[in-house]
Amino acid sequence: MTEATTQTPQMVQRQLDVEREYVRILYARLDALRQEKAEELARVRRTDTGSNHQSRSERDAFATHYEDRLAQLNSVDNRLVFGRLDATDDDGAHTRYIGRIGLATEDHQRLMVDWRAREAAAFYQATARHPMGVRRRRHLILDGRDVTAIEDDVLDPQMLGEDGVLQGEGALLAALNSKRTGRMTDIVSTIQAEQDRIIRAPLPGVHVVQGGPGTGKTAVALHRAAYLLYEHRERLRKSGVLIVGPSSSFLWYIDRVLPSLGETGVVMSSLADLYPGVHGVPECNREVARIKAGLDMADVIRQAVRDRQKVPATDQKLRADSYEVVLPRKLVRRARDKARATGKPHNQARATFVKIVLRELADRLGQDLNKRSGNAIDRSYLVEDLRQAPEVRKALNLCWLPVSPETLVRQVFAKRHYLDSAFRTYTSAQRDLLARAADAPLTVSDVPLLDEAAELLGDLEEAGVRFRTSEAERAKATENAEKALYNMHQSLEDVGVDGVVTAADLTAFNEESEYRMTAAEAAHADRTWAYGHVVVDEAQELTPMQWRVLMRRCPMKSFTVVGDIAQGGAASAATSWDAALEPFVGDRFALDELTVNYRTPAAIADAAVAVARAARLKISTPKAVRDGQAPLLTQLPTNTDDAALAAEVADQTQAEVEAVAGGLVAVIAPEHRVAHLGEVLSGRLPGKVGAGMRRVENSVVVLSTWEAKGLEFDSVVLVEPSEIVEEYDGVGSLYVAMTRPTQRLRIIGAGAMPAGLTAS
Ligand SMILES: Nc1ncnc2c1ncn2[C@@H]1O[C@H](COP(=O)(O)OP(=O)(O)OP(=O)(O)O)[C@@H](O)[C@H]1O
Repeated sequence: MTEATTQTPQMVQRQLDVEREYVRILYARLDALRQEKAEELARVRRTDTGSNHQSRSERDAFATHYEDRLAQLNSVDNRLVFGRLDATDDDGAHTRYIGRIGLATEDHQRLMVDWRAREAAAFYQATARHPMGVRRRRHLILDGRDVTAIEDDVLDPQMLGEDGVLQGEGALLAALNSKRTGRMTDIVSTIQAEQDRIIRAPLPGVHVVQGGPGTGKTAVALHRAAYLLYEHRERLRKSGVLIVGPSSSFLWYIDRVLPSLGETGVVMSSLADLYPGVHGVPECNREVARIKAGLDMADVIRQAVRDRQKVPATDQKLRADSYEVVLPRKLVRRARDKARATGKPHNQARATFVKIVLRELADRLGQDLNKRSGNAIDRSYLVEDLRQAPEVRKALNLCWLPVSPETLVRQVFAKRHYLDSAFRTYTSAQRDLLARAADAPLTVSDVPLLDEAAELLGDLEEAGVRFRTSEAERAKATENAEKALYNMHQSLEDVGVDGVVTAADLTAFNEESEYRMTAAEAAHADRTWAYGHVVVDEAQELTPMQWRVLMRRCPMKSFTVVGDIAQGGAASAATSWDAALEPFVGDRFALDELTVNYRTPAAIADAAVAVARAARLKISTPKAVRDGQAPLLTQLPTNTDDAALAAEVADQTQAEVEAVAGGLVAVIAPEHRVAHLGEVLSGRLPGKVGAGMRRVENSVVVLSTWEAKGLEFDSVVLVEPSEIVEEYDGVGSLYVAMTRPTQRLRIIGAGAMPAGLTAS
C-alpha cells in the first residue's frame, strides 16, 4: 500500500536532515571500527615470535583474521545503510536501521541491523496484508555517504498523511533503470518478498529455484549464499560454500556481489574448473559431449581402471639375482581378484596385489631352494629380494601400474585398445568420434571423467594430485591446533588483543601455510574437500556426470540450485528438474518458482516467448515489470555476404551505442562469426569494442550465446538467429540471447527467421 501524501520541500528537507545525521553516525562508527581493527592488525604483526614456527603460524592466523575483518569493513562502504523500519511489536514501538552489516556503539547499543538478521526480515517481507508489525518501511538512497533521497512504504494506514512520510519513484524501479556496468551488483536494498523467502530458506536439503529469464535467480542465489554464511557461520566457515556457474566470464560478471555484501572466501568455480589443476576447453563436437555427459561414463571409467589390472597371456619366467622364478597367470589372476575385493582404489589396492604375488613367489622359491639344499630355513627375506629385482618389478607394474587420473583419461581416448575396451557398449563409429591424440587438450566434458577416475584410482602423490589428508591426520592436526589456539589466546590476552579464530581455522591455516593460500583456495585445490553448501547457477546446463561430481563435493547434499529449464543449451541439458535430480536425491528436493522478470522489457519478453512457443519449448512466463520498445528486426536478402552482414551489424550497433548513451551494448552472434564481427566493429568504433565479457571498459562486447548466458546488457544486437538455433540444436539458446537486454533488442539475419520471429 503506497498512497500519495502531500510533500512540501520543507518536509522533505526535515526528513533528509534527520536521516543524514543518523547516517553520519553510522559511518563514523564504521570508520572507528576500521581504525581499531587496523591497529589490532598492526599490533599482531609486531608481535615477536622469535624463530618458533608454531608461534609464527599462530601470529599469521590472527593477522589473517584481522585482515579479513578489515577487508569486510572496507567492502561495505558503498550504500552501507539502505533501510529503516518503524515497527511495533511486543517490545513496543521501535526504529531499526537495516544495512550491509550489523553495527553497535562501543557500549553495545545497536545502531544498525545486518540485513540477514531475523529482525531485518520484515524489511523484505512485510506487506499491507501482512504488515508483521511494520508501520513504515523507509528506503534510504545514498550517493557516497550522503542521503540523496528517501522513499516510504507505509503499511499502517493511520500513518498516511502524517508529517514525515515521503514517497517517490520506487526504489526498485530506480535500481532497475540504472545503467548496466557489465558487472552484477547486489540487490540487498530491494529484495522482493518472493525472493527473500528463498534467500532465508533453511540450510539442509536440495532447494531448486526455477524461474524465467531475469527473475533474479542469480541475484537470489548469491544473496542466499551470503545469508547462509551469516546464519550458519560456524558450520560453513569450516566447510565453505561453493558457487558453480557455467563459464568463467559468468563468474567474473557476478564476482563483486558477495564482497559487496561483506562476504569473501566463497569458492567459485566454472564447470570447466571443477577438477583442480585442469581447465577444460569447450567440447566442440556435440555428439562427443552428449556421450560423455551420461551416467554410464561411470561404468566406462570403471572399466578403464580395470583394464589397468592385467593378467598376462602366459606364465612368465623372471630373473631375480641368481634365481629364476615363474610368475604364473593363475597367481596374477588370484592376486588381482583379492586386491579388487578389498574395495580400495586402484593405486592403494596395488599394495595388496603386490604383497600377495611376492609372498607366494617367495614361498615357492623358498621351498624350491630348501628342497635343493635339503635345509628347512626361513627364507622370508626373499620377499624383499624379489621386490627389488628389476624384472619382477617390471612384470608387476605391467600387471598393475599406478596411474594418475589424467593419464588414465588421456589414454582411454588416445590408445585404441583402451578405448575399445572401455567403450565396448558403444558403436565403432562412436568410438572413432571419441578417439583423439594423447596430447589433445582436456575438455569440459572430460572434467567429470577425471573426477570419476580420481575417485577410483585414489592417491598418487607422485602424479602431483592433491588428495585429502586422512581423517586420522586431520584429527591430529586439529588437536595440535587446539593446543596452539589455547596458548595463543593466552598470549594474546596478555597483550590485550581479542580475536575469534577456531581450531579448524588454524588447522586449515597450518595445512596451507606453506603456500599462504586462503581457505577458499585450499578448498578449491582439494578435490575431495566436502563443502557445507553448494550453489549451482544456470543449473539446467549440468550434465548427469557434472551433477555426480557436485554431489561428491557436498556429501550432506545441501544445495541451492537455480536455473531455467527452457534456457538449456548444452548437449545434455536437463529437460526437467525431476529428471536431473532423480538419480541423486530421488524426489527429495523443494521446488520454488520466481515469477517476476526484472530485466527484459515486456515487449521483448513477449517476442522471446513467441519464439519459444513456436518451437514448443516449455517455458516459465514471468510477468515483466519494465516497459520498452519491441525488438527491431532486419531481414537481409538471402544472398547477403559476410562483409555486408558485418557492415549492417556495425551500422546498427553504432546506432545502439548512441541510443543507450553510456550504456553497454552486446553483439551476440554464432560462435564462428564472433572473431570477424569483433574486427569489423573495432574498425568502426575504435577503442570501444571488446571480445568477451571482461572487456567492459568498452561500450560494446561481442559474444557467443554460451558466453552471454546469465549476463545482461542495456542493448543487444543479435546476429543470424537461425544459425544460433542450429548451433545448439534448438531454440533454447536463441531464447537466452533474446532475453539479455534491459532496454533494447535488434535482430539481424540473412537466413530464414526462426518461427515466431516476426517483424513488429
Ligand atoms: N529485487 C530486485 N531488486 C533490484 N534488481 C533486481 C531484483 N531482482 C532482480 N533484479 C535485477 O534483475 C536482473 C536479472 O537478475 P538475474 O540475473 O539474477 O536474473 P536470472 O533469473 O538469473 O536471469 P537469467 O536466467 O535470464 O540469466 C539483474 O539486473 C538483477 O540485479
